[in-house]
Amino acid sequence: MFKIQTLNKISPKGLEIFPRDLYEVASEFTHPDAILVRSADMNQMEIPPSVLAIARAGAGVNNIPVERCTERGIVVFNTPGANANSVKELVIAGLLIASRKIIRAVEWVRSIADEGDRVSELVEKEKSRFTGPEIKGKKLGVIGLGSIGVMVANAAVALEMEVIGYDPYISVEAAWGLSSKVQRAETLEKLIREADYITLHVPLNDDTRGMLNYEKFRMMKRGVKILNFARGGLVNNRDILKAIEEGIVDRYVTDFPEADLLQCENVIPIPHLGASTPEAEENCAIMAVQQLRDFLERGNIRNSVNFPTCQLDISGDTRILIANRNIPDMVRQITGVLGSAHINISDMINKHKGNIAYNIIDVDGDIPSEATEQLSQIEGVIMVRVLRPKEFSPLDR
Ligand SMILES: NC(=O)C1=CN([C@@H]2O[C@H](COP(=O)(O)OP(=O)(O)OC[C@H]3O[C@@H](n4cnc5c(N)ncnc54)[C@H](O)[C@@H]3O)[C@@H](O)[C@H]2O)C=CC1
Ligand SMILES: O=C(O)CCC(=O)C(=O)O
Repeated sequence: MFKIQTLNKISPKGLEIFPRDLYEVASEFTHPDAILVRSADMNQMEIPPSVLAIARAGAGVNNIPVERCTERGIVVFNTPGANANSVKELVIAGLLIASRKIIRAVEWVRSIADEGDRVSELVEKEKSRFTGPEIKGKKLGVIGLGSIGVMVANAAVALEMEVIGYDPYISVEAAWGLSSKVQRAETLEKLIREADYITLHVPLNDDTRGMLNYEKFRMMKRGVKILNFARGGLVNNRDILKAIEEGIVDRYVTDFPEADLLQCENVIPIPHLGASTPEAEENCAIMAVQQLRDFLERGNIRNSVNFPTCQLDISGDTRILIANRNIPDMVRQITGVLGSAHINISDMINKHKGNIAYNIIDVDGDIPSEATEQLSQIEGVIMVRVLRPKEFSPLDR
């Protein structure tokens, strides 16, 4: 039985894909084989030695100590694109609430509930206090053109905004999906100087942390509105509060509220709702569970953030999975151990990503435990696992 530990509530539509005769799923296990997580912060967590994989039902992996996992041969998965539409829709709402003072207006109307027959009269008298501009014809700057950024950019084009995008690492697939009406910013500074609205859709990492700081706010148009549905750490809170005070930033809509932002009226805090739709929760859970099953039962890897994509149709009786440092002479040493043990390789694949390499080796017959031990002893080998895939169910079950 595989033991799957869940650190957050995961949609039952995903969990029901685990066959009950092969998997136990619970929030507490001493020796889990894999962990399923949404936003729970695992950075300070002691990850048990039994863990083979961590699946993030979502996009951002800054809550997972990815480097530490790689060193231990733990495969970390995410679910690219599975919640992108959900975030896109909330960003569109963010654009509108940043413009039209909708939230303040609603709060004000609630505050006059005791005015009885005067409510309609007061509404007409006071509504001009809540006038706000249309978004049509304004310029939206989209920083990061991945799954979410492309959808946001295209939706804004459909709403007749001018759109400028910045992503020096844009993938070919994302570029194909982007409306030809989206202008390309060669530099972040160009986007920042021109945009009336700026929306962030990049991962949080050492390169992007604090990417919107006072130096950048000083370059922006007066009255710019900032939307952050990516991660709190991308914006320097102290600097944006200063920029609001100085009238540079008119509104900051953030899905990542922190205490220091909450006293400021021009900050619109949302409690991390970007991916909180039943559709996104199901999509992410289903994708995460399918990827985990394919890995645990077959050793195949897709959508990993730290391991290469590596998949092989089953051809032998036994499947050996090996993660090793991406250094010379590893394949010779690995196949040498199997050759010395008179084990015939029926098929194999070796792929690498950065410093890590991953091998799927199908062999005829069984592999003696001494040979497995010898494989583990090769310098540079990080993880060895042996599977008998025919014992498992078809993955579409
Ligand atoms: N509010 C919420 O609930 C959610 C938030 N997110 C956040 O949004 C982020 C983006 O999500 P996806 O679009 O699905 O990811 P993605 O991986 O498809 O796109 C990220 C894009 O950012 C680009 N990028 C990376 N570094 C950059 C830089 N320095 N400057 C400009 N572009 C850069 C990449 O080239 C890529 O195209 C996630 O990492 C996550 O932090 C994602 C889903 C839900
Ligand atoms: O699971 C969630 O609600 C958060 C989603 C998210 O932030 C992400 O996918 O990066």
